[in-house]
Amino acid sequence: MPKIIFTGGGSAGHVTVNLSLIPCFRQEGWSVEYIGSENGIEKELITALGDVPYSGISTGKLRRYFSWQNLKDPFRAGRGVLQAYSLIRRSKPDVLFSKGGFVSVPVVIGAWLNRVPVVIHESDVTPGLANRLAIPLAQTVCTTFPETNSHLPAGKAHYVGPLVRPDLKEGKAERGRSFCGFNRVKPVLLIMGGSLGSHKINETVRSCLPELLARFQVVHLCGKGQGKPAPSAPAEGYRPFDYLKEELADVLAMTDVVVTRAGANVLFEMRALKKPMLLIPLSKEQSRGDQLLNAASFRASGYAEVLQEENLTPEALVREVTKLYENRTKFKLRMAEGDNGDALRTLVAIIHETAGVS
Ligand SMILES: CC(=O)N[C@H]1[C@@H](OP(=O)(O)OP(=O)(O)OC[C@H]2O[C@@H](n3ccc(=O)[nH]c3=O)[C@H](O)[C@@H]2O)O[C@H](CO)[C@@H](O)[C@@H]1O
Repeated sequence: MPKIIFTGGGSAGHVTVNLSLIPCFRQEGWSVEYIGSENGIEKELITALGDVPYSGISTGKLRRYFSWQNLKDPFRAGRGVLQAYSLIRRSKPDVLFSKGGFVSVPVVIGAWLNRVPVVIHESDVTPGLANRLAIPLAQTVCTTFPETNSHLPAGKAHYVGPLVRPDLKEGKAERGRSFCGFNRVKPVLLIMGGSLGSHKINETVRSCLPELLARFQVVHLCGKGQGKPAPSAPAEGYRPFDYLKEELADVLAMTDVVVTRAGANVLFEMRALKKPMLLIPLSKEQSRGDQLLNAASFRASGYAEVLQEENLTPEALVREVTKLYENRTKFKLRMAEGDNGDALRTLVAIIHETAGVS
């Protein structure tokens, strides 16, 4: 039986593609294992599948700011390499699939030391730091935006296009409404601060809630541990959550417009579902700037409007969301055009090819 190990984590964006691929390999009779961090979001998402053996390894974090923790991280990452090396040596997989995030670097090194071929997936316009470190050790790098290939070594890069979680297309608006207790009359606004949440977006939303609720029913995904209800009694037509799992598909089915960070997975999911988006990308100070590029690309294609975080005020949010709703048809028509294909089959074929398993 052929075997594949998946890795990737740190945020949901580094697990989503794996969650789509795992069932394909299981259906084809492959043995599937996962190596992630000891406590990251990937552990929760993968163990929830119930039937995928999960091994947690020690990881460092690629911080962009000073912290005393940074001094310990090389030791943690070194320990992670040794753990990944021995896990992979014992497991003898045919291929490693890496979705990036800080946990993936020791795992890719462990695979390379064991001479296991590596396929990397990059969701953003430019490769993240973890993937940049890992790419020299990989056979194949699969990309989501065509322009990414110019940042990668020729011969290794394959443009496969956006991969969208199949379960998101199965949602039912009626179920979403009964889950949230919403009516059919008022439009629905979904606000997502990225899989880990955004304090600034959450606070801005809370401070203009009455204005938003005058026009919309609002679902607010606040991020782990940040879903506290509005200060007074929960407002009618407002449903805050930390994070939604299987209910997200039904909530999206009833959603009219979306305010979101510009993480690559969410962008392509909203495009596939034709949801007009107002993007608030993470700024350069808070990240490596990948979301600014993702957002610019989507704005240029006519799929989204962008509100930069430095211009995010309660007034600007209400104004831009109202404008987005009024122009929703224009955005939906643009999203209905062009290549909206799903890369799942292409990606599976590339992994087979790299593994040498037909
Ligand atoms: C802070 C950070 O480093 N962000 C990066 C991270 O974003 P982040 O982890 O936020 O990832 P994305 O926005 O790409 O994907 C989030 C995933 O979580 C799902 N979801 C979200 C909320 C929820 O309640 N339920 C749920 O299921 C979404 O449907 C999506 O599939 O990875 C992306 C892909 O590499 C990058 O573009 C982002 O810059």
